[in-house]
Amino acid sequence: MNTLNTTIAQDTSVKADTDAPRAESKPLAGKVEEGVTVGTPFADDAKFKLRNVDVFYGDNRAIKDISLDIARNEVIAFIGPSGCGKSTFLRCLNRMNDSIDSCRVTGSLQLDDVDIYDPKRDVVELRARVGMVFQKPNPFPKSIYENVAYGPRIHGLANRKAELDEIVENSLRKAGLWDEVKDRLDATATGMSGGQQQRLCIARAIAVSPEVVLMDEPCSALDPIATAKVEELIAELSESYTIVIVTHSMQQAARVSHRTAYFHLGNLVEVNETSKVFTSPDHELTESYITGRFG
Ligand SMILES: Nc1ncnc2c1ncn2[C@@H]1O[C@H](COP(=O)(O)OP(=O)(O)OP(=O)(O)O)[C@@H](O)[C@H]1O
Repeated sequence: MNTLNTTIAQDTSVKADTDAPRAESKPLAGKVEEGVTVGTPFADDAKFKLRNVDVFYGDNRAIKDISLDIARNEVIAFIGPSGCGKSTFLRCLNRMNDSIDSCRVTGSLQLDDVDIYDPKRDVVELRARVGMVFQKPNPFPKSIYENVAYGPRIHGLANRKAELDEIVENSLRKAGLWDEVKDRLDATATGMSGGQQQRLCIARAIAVSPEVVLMDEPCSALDPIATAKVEELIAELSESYTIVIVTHSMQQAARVSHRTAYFHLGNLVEVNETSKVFTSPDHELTESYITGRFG
């Protein structure tokens, strides 16, 4: 999606050429101040409006006064060193943290201007609108068909078998899997390859017609070919869905996202157009991370 010409570290353990010239010579922000994010954290057409969000696990403050908009139909990547809070923040978007007893979320989190954390909110409905794909493919130990049909069935999206069949086929097609599995829909999903399982999990997420898909390191368990297929899929899905992806791969963030958000020790340090983050970031810490000086 983005053609980049800076030196991005090949992976976070490999040091890159940090002497590469910067595209701009403007001084970089250097300090990290809680609640202060450089770049463009806000958007005109916000799907999510997140303001002054803190997340605690017991006494540990894992997210520190973060404010961010996520625009409709954008792909935004969350990057940053291990433990900086990417997954914690992602999981706030569909209340996946609710199941962790010690976890407490404060601040204002809105989806289409409605409070995500309103105690009266139906969390099952929220998670149908804001689907999730996890790091490790986690298909149910059932058939390929049943994996995709389960959600639409429990949400009452199909009245007849023919309607359900259509949803299953369309979801598998959108996930780029139909041709590979159409002749073995009754086969057990756990017998598929890892990459196929992950695309099945994506088909399962989109079968309930979500508006947003959250992806937490969706390719970390996949080989490069399966990763390329999932990345192609993200580009296709971005035409219809808002996608938030946590990734440790800067190349992946550069390939698939429109904006990139850089997290550091629970702070949201910088958000910018992805091409800018990887060519001329506004913050020193972002630059250090993308050039592989730490991470
Ligand atoms: N279930 C949990 N219980 C207690 N603390 C947690 C829990 N999950 C995360 N944390 C803590 O919250 C902080 C942020 O963790 P989180 O997993 O969100 O970071 P991350 O940036 O996604 O890391 P990684 O890239 O390693 O997955 C860390 O200090 C972590 O130890």
